Amino acid sequence: MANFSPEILFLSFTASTAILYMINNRRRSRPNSPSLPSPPNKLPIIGHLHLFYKERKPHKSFAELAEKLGPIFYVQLGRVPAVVVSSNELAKQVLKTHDQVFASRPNLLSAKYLSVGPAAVTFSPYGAYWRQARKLCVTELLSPKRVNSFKVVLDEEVNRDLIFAFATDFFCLAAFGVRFLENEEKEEGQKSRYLASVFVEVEELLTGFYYGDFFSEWVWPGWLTGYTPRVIKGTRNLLNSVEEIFDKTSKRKQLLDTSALLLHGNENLIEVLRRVQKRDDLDVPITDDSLESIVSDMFVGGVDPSTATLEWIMTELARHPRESMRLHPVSFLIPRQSSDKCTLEGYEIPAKTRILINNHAIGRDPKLFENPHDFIPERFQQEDDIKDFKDEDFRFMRFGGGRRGCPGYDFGLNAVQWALARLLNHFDWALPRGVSRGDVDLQEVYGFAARKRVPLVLIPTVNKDYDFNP
Ligand code: HEM
Repeated sequence: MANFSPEILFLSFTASTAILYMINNRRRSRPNSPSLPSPPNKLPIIGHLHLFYKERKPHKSFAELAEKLGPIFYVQLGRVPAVVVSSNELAKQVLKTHDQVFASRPNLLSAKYLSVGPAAVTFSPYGAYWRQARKLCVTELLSPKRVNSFKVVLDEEVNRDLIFAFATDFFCLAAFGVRFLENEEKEEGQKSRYLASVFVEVEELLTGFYYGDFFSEWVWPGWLTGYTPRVIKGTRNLLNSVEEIFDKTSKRKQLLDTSALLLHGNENLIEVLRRVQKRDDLDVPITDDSLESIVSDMFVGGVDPSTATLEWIMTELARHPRESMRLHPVSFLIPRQSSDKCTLEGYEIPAKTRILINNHAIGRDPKLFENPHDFIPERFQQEDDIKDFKDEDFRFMRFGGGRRGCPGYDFGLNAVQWALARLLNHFDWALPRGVSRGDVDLQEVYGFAARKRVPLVLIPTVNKDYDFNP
């Protein structure tokens, strides 16, 4: 018998019982706009899910649909009404003109489990709690002053050949003042491999493209398809790693002789949060649980996209010089949710509609980028706003945009640039014997931070001209 996944069985089950539910289907969630384009073949209960689910590359399926339906269309994803926008003008309307209305995130089951207490920043609904947590990130944790102090740490981190281990270690040292993978050589990379697998799992679960998330008001689909147990296990593994960081940082004070602490003697991220927690002018108190949630948010939000970006850059370098962040944005579909009704391009979008900005399609739009797949670095020489990361036209949204745009872009860019400089300076890189440039796989796994489907394998040789002990 063919080997059907629980999700496919669930799809068949829901489709075959659809007629019963059709009677109850009051189309209450469809935007009240009769002319909003929408693909045909909408089924009861699952809506358009069957069009996107098999391939699990919604950004590509949506890009194909946009060619037929135009830059704004409606899809019903299970119980979730969603509007996909695929042009920079519409992205600007969502992220700038109506930024406040679209400032919430979809309510994901995975995000609920990921947060120890209230959701931290990334998945928090727009409101007083998010405002305070975000302000904390911007002013205390990721301020330019702090980012500059990380450069000292970055100078220390050399001679590591695993991209993930390198970036994770750097991030933990910079943010928490401790090395997460300090015994990595002794343990032969076991821990970084384990952590990478935890991240890959959590990333996948946070995409919002699983059954549990399309029927979140019903508990049983999540359990029936195995999604909820997967979320619980994945987030438990992640939170165990976060606990480990807490343990290590509490011992940090006893490690006063480590060079990291001497060089980076100021407060680490957890110490900053503990200090702020005691302030009496906070709009919303920071409980121990919310503090832990913010730390895990910074851990996932920081390590994940930085390592994914680094791996894509190394991949494109291994093939031949190419652009990376435009062609491989970590967020293919920037997710938002409307808190009120609003009009986009003449169409009325009701409150509680999921908005997906197709960053993948916009970054490859030939109307915005001539020969979008070609490596033409000169294109950026003429484009001051893109070069300066202002991107007033919303064409190049590698850090998202608007009030929910990435608060860690400075940190992230610095981390990636410095890590890349070291990796390229200290080592010469080659493809494994028998593998040619054209063989390097470019497929991605759709995730919270889109990673390569097949991990990159390169052979480093120490650059003899580099003086490790100047
Ligand atoms: C190269 C590295 C990075 C990339 C490409 C990246 C990309 C992104 C993107 C695309 C978003 C969604 C923005 C939106 O919805 O408009 C985001 C959000 C976020 N990022 Fe980053 N990021 C990076 C590094 C970091 C770092 C280092 C941190 C923190 C240490 C961080 C923390 C966050 C947080 C907290 C959010 C959620 C903001 C909110 O919802 O208010 N990111 N990032």
